[in-house]
Amino acid sequence: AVETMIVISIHVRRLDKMMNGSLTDWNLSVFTLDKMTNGRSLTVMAYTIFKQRDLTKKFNIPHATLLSYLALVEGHYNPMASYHNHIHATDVTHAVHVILKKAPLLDVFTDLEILSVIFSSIIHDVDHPGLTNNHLINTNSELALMYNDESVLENHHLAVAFKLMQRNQCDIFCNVPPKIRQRIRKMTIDMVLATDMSKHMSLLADMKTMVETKKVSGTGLQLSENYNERIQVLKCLLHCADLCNPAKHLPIYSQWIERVMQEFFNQGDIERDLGLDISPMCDRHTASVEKSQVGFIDFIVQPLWETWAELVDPYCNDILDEIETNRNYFQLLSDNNETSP
Ligand SMILES: COc1ccc(-c2ccn(C[C@@H](O)CN3CCOCC3)n2)cc1OC1CCCC1
Ligand SMILES: [Zn+2]
Repeated sequence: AVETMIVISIHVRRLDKMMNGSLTDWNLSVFTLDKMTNGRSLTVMAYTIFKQRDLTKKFNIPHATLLSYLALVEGHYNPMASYHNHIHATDVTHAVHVILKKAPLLDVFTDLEILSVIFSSIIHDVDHPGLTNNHLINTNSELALMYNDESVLENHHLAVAFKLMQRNQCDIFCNVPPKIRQRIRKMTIDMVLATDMSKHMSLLADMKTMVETKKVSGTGLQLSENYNERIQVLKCLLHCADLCNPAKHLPIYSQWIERVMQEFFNQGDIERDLGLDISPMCDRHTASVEKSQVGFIDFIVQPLWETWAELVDPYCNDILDEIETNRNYFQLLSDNNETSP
């Protein structure tokens, strides 16, 4: 463990120097970062963000404890999951960090809220099996049994993340007063549970309601002290970051598509072998990758980011433009696939 920490701190220093400017670059390639850091991109990204935001000092987090916990969590992401592995966690953590730096959000959230949403992004998919909640429920899996079919994966990620914190020298909140610890835990649970896609439509509806009331005030984002209002925006922030692939340059977005389709097709192969109905978009013999992405953007990703832009960040037109550009690219591909035999 000691040599891991030494190696990681070398990467961190290198990354910090090299990336300092571009760590806030939306289109940073986490794939390149992961190669550069020998598969330790999550530990290096997370540690660098904690340092840059002074979170270790603000919450009195011992550096060795932070490095041990981050390396432990990274090691508990499933390397066999082609999409939901530690690189996806690096990507979402990086996206949360960059979104939080946007002008309308500066000075909106407290240090505690910033710590909680960055911590949530680091752990939000830990030990993901590369299968969907529906699949786990339909196959009577241990996880579905454990969590009574309700937000099965999301509950599992949270339980694993907090369990790992009990390991020796891994309690990153060891110097945080109990009431504050409890608040971090509550916010983290609320945010990670809200990444469950089955909650997407109600999350979006609540966001639209906030947009209506906010329009009344007509200023930038003014959040009250009310916990439910504040956590609502943080839930949406993490959910946007979780669904940010179509908002990236095509070469990066395409790699995520390849990975998610590999994971979906693997699930479809299992379902076919079990004689179960094959989940939507999971049949490698019939799926249309391009058409599925157009649908994903039109029905999920674009409405979510458009609402985010209305509520929080009128300046995120560059993100909305990227989503539209990518959508039109895949629409074109899917039209061509139809015309040419
Ligand atoms: C680049 O393409 C995709 C990128 C991401 C996703 C996608 C789906 C659900 N999510 C979010 C969950 O992973 C939420 N997780 C669950 C486990 O618990 C934690 C929170 N993400 C789907 C993508 O494409 C699909 C295949 C064709 C159209 C749709
Ligand atoms: Zn995720």
